[in-house]
Amino acid sequence: MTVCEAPGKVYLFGEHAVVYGEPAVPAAIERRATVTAEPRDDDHVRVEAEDLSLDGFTVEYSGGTGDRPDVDVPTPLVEAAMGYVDAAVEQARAAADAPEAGFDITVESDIPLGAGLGSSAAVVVAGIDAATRALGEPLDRRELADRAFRAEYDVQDGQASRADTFCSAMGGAVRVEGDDCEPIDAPNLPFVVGFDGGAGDTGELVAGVRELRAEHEFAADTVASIGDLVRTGEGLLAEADADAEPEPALLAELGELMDFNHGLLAALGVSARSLDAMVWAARDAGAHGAKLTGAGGGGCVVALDESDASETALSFTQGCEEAFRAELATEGVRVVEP
Ligand SMILES: Nc1ncnc2c1ncn2[C@@H]1O[C@H](COP(=O)(O)OP(=O)(O)OP(=O)(O)O)[C@@H](O)[C@H]1O
Ligand SMILES: C[C@@](O)(CCO)CC(=O)[O-]
Ligand SMILES: [Mg+2]
Repeated sequence: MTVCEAPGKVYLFGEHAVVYGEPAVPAAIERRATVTAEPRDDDHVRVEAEDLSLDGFTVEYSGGTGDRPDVDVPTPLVEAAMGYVDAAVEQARAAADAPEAGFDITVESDIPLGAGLGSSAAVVVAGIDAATRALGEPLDRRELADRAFRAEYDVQDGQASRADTFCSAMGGAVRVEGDDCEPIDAPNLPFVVGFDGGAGDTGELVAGVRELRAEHEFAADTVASIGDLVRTGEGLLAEADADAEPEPALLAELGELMDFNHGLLAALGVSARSLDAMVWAARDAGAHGAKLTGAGGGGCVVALDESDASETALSFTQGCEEAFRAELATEGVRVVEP
């Protein structure tokens, strides 16, 4: 039995625009998905995913095309739920050159689903790592990140960047621009997350931005402006002392860019009333800045605040179900049991 766990992430800035080749800076946070993989004697895959919104279910299937789990749930729901685990198993089989490998897989996660904290990337990264290790064919981190990207890319119909999966595999803060992925040195930023209890549909939201961008030059300019502010932000991070506590001036400047980034994302139609309310609650409480994180539509906001004020204000904000401090996960995917 092999157990691996991988972190979720918040976007300091750059989501959505990263899909069109602009740079983005996500940072891994200490909320993890844990995947257990046990090879089987046959080619079946049995998945136990208690945290899925379908009230938790256990299914067994042999994988491959056309085959679906024998459960009393509509097929699109099952596909939506199983897509990422399925894709991770396919990538692990391909990487280990074991197309018929079967597994018993268990997924546990403390990352809310579909809420912008990269639960899909964490499940895929931990899943491929656990399954390839279980087959005796461990991958190095970069190859794992690449395989995980391909899994997300397939499930999201070709609309995925490398950002979430690379960040989850490597940990810390990273910079992603197209195929160019690098860890970056960043000070330990005081992230506070507000979660509205809901979720957004990543595929649908990405498709919406794609359409707007194709239709209107000003929408394309908005995406390009996000790229500009990310370049400004990464310049600030590059000048900062990564080993010291972040200077108040740095937090103020990063916060201003986060506020701007939220405004541009809202212009692109991916915010929501609940996300805007949480962003304003954090700002009113004195956060340096606040924005939605991830695909949007519902889910989480991230604020920058070294005091407790934003977390407290968020926890009293109508529509905010949970507020918590998100510690930077300096370590990416890791083995819990080899
Ligand atoms: N605990 C889990 N068990 C099984 N599958 C999971 C689990 N957590 C996430 N997933 C898979 O990931 C999907 C959610 O991924 P999606 O990309 O929509 O949101 P996200 O990754 O949480 O947010 P974002 O991509 O905006 O950061 C779920 O529908 C499910 O397929
Ligand atoms: C919206 C998006 O930019 C981030 C989702 O966490 C999609 C992607 O990068 O694949
Ligand atoms: Mg995702």
